[in-house]
Amino acid sequence: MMVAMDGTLSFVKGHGTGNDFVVLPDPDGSLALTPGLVAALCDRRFGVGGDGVLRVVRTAAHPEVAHLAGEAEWFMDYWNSDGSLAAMCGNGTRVYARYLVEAGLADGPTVAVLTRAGVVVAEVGDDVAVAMPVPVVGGPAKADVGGVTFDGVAATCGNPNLVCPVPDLASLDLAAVADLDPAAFPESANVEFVTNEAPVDGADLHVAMRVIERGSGETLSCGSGACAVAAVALTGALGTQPREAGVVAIDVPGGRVTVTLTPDRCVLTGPAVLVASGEINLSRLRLS
Ligand SMILES: N[C@@H](CCC[C@H](N)C(=O)O)C(=O)O
Repeated sequence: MMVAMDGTLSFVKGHGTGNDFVVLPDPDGSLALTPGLVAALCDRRFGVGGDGVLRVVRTAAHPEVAHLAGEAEWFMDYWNSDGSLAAMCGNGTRVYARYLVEAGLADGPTVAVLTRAGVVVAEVGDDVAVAMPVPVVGGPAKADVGGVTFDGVAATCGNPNLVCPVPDLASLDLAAVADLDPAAFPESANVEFVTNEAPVDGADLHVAMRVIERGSGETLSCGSGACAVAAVALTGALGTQPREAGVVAIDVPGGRVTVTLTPDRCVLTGPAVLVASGEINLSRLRLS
């Protein structure tokens, strides 16, 4: 039982390049998590604050995925900060794997994590690298952000993304929600804005990105979005030579991640850090 008799709930706070999460250890699936509770926990002024919630639950203990218990012991029950569910969170899987190892729930360094987009396998070391779904690059599409239209290329990485090459990131106003064509994105999408950058050692391409995440607004990093960006960048969409495979260094506002992409493998690597732990007094959260 993760809610103690005194009405407190244990949590850990972690981030991957500033994409931050409230981690809720709930191995036996006893916590009644709701969209309202998630939004209250993620509230940066009245709650703990985060871009999303990672509930750490045994696959066998979660009715949605119990039939997949043979595939991975642990299920990452991921929620965006607005209380919506998402299939994939790349930085979330890296933080989740770090948590499993630090909490002694997995031996490491290799950790399998079930997500709503399937099982991913993480390698937990100084950084955490995770083999993500291989992105699938789609066709052209547009996003409207605060009255400005951006042209981009659709790409899925367990979740939908629109990758928009832009001349400059600093001048973008990303406070607004991205308005997308529902015919192209029936479940909406994360929208990445990307520029080509000067070469760096160890990478075939170096780009920078900002992102408006579906369900969370602008965040400091998005791992699945970074994989989508890498896949689109390697097609030559940023004016570079197209490549079938490559290492892409991606600067995000919260640091740098690296995506190593071949036609059948996509590995996202970067820091994943647990910064705090404590008890939440549930009765003091601002539930709407
Ligand atoms: N920050 C995540 C993506 C989280 C889910 C996304 N907002 C969605 O709704 O698809 C990442 O690191 O991949």
